[in-house]
Amino acid sequence: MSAADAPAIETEGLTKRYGETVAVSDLTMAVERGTVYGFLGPNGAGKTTTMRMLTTLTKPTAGTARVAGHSIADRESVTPHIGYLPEEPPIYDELTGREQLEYAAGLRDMPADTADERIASLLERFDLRADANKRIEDYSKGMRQKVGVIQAVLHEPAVAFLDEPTSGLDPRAARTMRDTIADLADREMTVFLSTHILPVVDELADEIGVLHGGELVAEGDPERLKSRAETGDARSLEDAFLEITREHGEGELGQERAAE
Ligand SMILES: Nc1ncnc2c1ncn2[C@@H]1O[C@H](COP(=O)(O)OP(=O)(O)OP(=O)(O)O)[C@@H](O)[C@H]1O
Repeated sequence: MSAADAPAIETEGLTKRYGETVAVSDLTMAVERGTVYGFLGPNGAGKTTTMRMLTTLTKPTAGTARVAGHSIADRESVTPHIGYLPEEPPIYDELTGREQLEYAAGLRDMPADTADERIASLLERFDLRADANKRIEDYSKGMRQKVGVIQAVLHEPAVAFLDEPTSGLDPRAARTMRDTIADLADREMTVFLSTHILPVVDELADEIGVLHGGELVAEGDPERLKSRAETGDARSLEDAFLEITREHGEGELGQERAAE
């Protein structure tokens, strides 16, 4: 299969251990191009660790993955095709918002006129134009988040990894963020979206994966996850999430008890 036809993300047996802790365990999954993948899981489930492996920031202990058709072992091949919004966006307080975005565009080797156009349009979209020439140290949390989001998608990456993209955003900005994610997917980009805000996932995700204790314990489209296997009744995504993670929590407890 050529890189152009490959899934946006494919992992096989991806595993990360920190000493005794297995943060991600034998993760095998595929994400189709041009889709929004909602990556859910309780605190400590291994979501950030997975995203850090897929964005080449940390090396797996075992297993392999390809992102946009390129092996994550080959950092230089992968990074031009991805954007990442981590929990703490990498931005410099001493720069203005515009300078930060110009710097990010420079790192991506974007031609200056394309970069200027994209920066202007995203600043406008996120209602940040009037503050673009202020230093980031004077920004609110939400304004910093907007800069982080813009720099993650500025170069129109094939795959955008977004960790809690609506964090700190007011309702209008959160709406803009959701519209932006939908736009990216409409334009054949892939969004790997991790958030605890389940209605956002319910609205946007084509496919959802639930991680628990480092393992992928459920996967499917939102309707599938919401319908009860036994009765076929619909429930909210929150109910489904709580049930899935409770079942697996109980399973682990059961195994521990069995080992006693
Ligand atoms: N650098 C590290 N060193 C040691 N343990 C780590 C490290 N990073 C993560 N872990 C452990 O790996 C597990 C998974 O953590 P991770 O941050 O990936 O979870 P998460 O799903 O992103 O959680 P949250 O929703 O709270 O952000 C946790 O048990 C965590 O303590």
